[in-house]
Amino acid sequence: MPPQIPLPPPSAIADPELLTVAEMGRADAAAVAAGVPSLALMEAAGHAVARAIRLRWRPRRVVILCGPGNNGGDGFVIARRLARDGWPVRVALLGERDRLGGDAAVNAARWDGPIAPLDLGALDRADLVVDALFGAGLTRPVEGVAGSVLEAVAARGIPSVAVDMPSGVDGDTGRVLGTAAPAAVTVTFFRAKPGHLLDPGGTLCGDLVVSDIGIPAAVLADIRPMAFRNGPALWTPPRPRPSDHKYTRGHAVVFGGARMTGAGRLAARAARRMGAGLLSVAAPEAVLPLYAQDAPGVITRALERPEDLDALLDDARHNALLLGPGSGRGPVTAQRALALLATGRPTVLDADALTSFADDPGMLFEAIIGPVVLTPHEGEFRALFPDLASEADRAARARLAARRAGAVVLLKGPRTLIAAPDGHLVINADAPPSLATAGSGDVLAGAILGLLAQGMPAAQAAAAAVWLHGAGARLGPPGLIAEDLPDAMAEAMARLATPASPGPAPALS
Ligand SMILES: NC(=O)C1=CN([C@@H]2O[C@H](COP(=O)(O)OP(=O)(O)OC[C@H]3O[C@@H](n4cnc5c(N)ncnc54)[C@H](O)[C@@H]3O)[C@@H](O)[C@H]2O)[C@@H](O)CC1
Ligand SMILES: [K+]
Repeated sequence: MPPQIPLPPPSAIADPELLTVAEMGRADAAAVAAGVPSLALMEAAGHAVARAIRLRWRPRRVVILCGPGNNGGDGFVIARRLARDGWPVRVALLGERDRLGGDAAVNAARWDGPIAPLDLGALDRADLVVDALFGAGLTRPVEGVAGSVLEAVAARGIPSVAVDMPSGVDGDTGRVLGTAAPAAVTVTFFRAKPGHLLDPGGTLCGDLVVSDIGIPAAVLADIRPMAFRNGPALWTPPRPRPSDHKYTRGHAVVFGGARMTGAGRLAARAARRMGAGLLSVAAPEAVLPLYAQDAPGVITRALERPEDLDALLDDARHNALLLGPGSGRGPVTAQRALALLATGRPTVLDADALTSFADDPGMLFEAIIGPVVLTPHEGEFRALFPDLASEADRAARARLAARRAGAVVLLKGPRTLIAAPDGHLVINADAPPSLATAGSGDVLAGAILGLLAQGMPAAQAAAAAVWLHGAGARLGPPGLIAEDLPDAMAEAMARLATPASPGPAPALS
């Protein structure tokens, strides 16, 4: 594998906290209360955007679209700073200049160029647009002239730099209210917001830059954010200690099916590569040789009669359990899942182990008493939580599901969400599309299993496995297939093995 690829990617080492729009307002207010003038915050915000622009482009004709609030106020700072650096700058304002208030009015007064009314003509001869129409104050759909101008920016393909958020994107949900123009770069302040990562907002943001504007990190202690961007700051991968032996590193069990044995084999390999000390595959006797093929370190256990299952589960050394990949859908799998859950031991339920409860999801949720990770993709999610499927806010959907199930819900997709029953949410935004390959979900389930066996709390194990899955995919060979992933994920994990994590992990249970 090419050693020159650095890990983690820059996005993942950024501050992990994600602030809702309301929390960001509290952070601003706390900074001001601590003595940072709000005008200084706005100046720093405008400076950060101007700097991001200068880093990417040589001077060119730029039009700053200013809105009626403080997002527009940032726009006036950007205009002043770029003009001072010799850029040809024009400003177009939505609404009346004399209706601007507070810091925005101060910065409009400091802008000594003309201010045109916002209309389509403002885009003529523009090589670059700064979208400073609406940020945190977006309260309703963008329509009218603002909507037409943003649509024209998109249609004409004029590169856009979004201030705080592409105007029209809801900072909490990533949903578009009315219309929004895709940005080449979005510069936000202090901490990213969920809407920067959740689609469609995440895609509309383009490159995301998070700038320090002088808000002290200490304000977070009172705010206690509940959402995080996935990355190694949230969890520490288990590392073998000198005193370890295989029994102290956990004994994971994959419950495999009679058909589709490849799914269980991939999961087993991933669990072992993540460091589980022992791994047993329990499956019908006839297919055990398939599970042992090319895996002499795997322990096989015949699972034919109910007593076989009892014997396995009675042995408390089997400390983490996985059911679902290749297990087949139906009452046998459902009954087996209930037996696993009754142990209260860390358990991953994936694929068929989820859809086997489609007729009675409540039976599954009632049985959950220990740390459990459910790993549905959207279709499996619909089967378990049909009433939540209509909830358009994907993060809210995952959180409601986790609360109802009393389990960590890992909602798979291009941006995978990990929601804990206590409301914590982790958004994974770094996974490459090469993961869209058969068996990749089986590897993920096995990786979570392997981390649980080593004692990681459920939400952390889920988040770490998802992140390593993406990091492994980036390290893997061209034409990535699921078989490549367990080894590549172990490589990614090894590259994280620095002496200490960046600090205490936020309270992820
Ligand atoms: N101290 C702070 O609060 C800081 C705020 N900053 C900037 O301030 C922004 C937030 O400022 P505001 O709270 O003033 O909010 P915005 O500037 O985002 O928007 C508020 C204004 O837009 C109007 N509006 C909202 N949605 C509309 C729609 N769809 N169509 C037409 N008008 C609409 C509102 O009536 C209000 O007049 C942040 O996004 C950031 O850019 C930065 O200057 C950094 C410091
Ligand atoms: K904006």
